[in-house]
Amino acid sequence: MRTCQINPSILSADFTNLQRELTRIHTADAVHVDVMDNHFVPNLTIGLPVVKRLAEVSELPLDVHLMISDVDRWAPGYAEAGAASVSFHAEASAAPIKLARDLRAAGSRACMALRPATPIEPYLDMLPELDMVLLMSVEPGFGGQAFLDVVLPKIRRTRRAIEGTGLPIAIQVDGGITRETILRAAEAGADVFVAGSSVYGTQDPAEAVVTLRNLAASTTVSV
Ligand SMILES: O=C(CO)[C@H](O)[C@H](O)COP(=O)(O)O
Ligand SMILES: [Fe+2]
Repeated sequence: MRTCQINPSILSADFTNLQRELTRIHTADAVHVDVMDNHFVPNLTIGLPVVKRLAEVSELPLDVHLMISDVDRWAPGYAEAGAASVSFHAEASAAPIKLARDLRAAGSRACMALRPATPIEPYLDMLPELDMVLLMSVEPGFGGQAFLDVVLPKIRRTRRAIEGTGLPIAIQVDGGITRETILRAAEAGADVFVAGSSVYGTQDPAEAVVTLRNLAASTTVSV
């Protein structure tokens, strides 16, 4: 069995009681926190003050996904706030290599995110600066969208490139992950899965996490 991780997104949780919502996903590997600025994406969620408090009260590591403009300026603050990993969008960064180094220096894992239509190839040389690559499988901005199968070849190309480096760089897939789509994403080489609606939209989110992780772990990667 492969080792796979499930990071539920609190975008689909009850925002009036996030501390309680964290306890409902106690089986998860980390909690995925979507930060949106109504500029990089057409939606607005939470920012640094809320993430700081989440880091203080959460027993799960924080996996912060920044969907914000001017990310070179703001991202290191999330690492300093205690996020275990911070994902910045390549499309929003003027200096992604420097930003990845800044995030590691601030104590978090460095992760670069790509919109569905953004190719990985221009960024292959900087893979050694990264701990994880986040490949969006929906247009960023909203939960509850359908998984875009068009990203599967990009997941495979990224997995092949990572294998070429010999480094333990993870591939995270975010958007539209369900019991069906997680199999395709896992077979293509992803090993960290964000799931919002398919976890929090169920009666037992902790059980949904276990089911998704077992499904992903049962696959064999075919790149
Ligand atoms: O980054 C995101 C949206 O921009 C979310 O993490 C993602 O959409 C998760 O929600 P769902 O599993 O419902 O698709
Ligand atoms: Fe996300």
